[in-house]
Amino acid sequence: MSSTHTPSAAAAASEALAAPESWHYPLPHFHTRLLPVVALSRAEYAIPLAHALLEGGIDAIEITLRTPAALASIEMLARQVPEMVVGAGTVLRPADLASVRNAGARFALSPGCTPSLLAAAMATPLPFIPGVASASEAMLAQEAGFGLLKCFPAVPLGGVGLLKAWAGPLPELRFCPTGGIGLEQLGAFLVLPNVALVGGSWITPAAALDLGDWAHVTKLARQASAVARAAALPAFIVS
Ligand SMILES: O=C[C@H](O)COP(=O)(O)O
Ligand SMILES: CC(=O)C(=O)O
Repeated sequence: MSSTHTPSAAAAASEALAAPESWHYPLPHFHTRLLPVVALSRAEYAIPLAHALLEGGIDAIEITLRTPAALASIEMLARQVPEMVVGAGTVLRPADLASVRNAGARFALSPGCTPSLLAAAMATPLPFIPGVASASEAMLAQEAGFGLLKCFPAVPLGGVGLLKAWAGPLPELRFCPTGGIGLEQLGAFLVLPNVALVGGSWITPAAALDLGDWAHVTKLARQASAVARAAALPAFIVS
């Protein structure tokens, strides 16, 4: 299995993903600041998909709890492809946290946050990234003890401009913008100092998953990894 990680990109990822002491549980280490978001219709797709992403330089994945195959997919990845850091998305209810942790998820995300979900996540030894769509929600999540938040749906909410605006009054918070992002906007998000990682489904399009077109997934992953590596370079080299 080849890898396209470079020391500078890996160092930038470590720095961006390192948790300040105020954070909940730190994320497990992964090399790229990219999080493909996937709704898998069949658990047996999980393994070839993970290998396709790894081949393209991406070693983290969000399996959403939107399909009946989700928990089995997480379990298979955790057991059979340990080099892929598997996270669980669309965690909506407190009980989901225990289910995904038992299945082997190494972190969890939600499109939003409720008081009961935040309290349950705080009591669960699993890194959790609650979703927020406003400064008030971000403040509530921060008050509850979470420092890395999913900004969802990022582009409809205001995208890069919104995250720049939040950086002033909410300087301690870091975000994983997700929703509406594609390769074209990726670099603009990754260079923001309050963006730790970027999520999205553009790297794993449903059509490619349905066809089992893993070569296409690897190609999209390579393109995104290249942008992430460039975003890790000093600004004077990038511009
Ligand atoms: O449901 C949305 C997913 O979180 C990812 O959003 P996206 O498909 O716009 O990349
Ligand atoms: C919105 C998203 O990616 C999630 O369902 O967690």
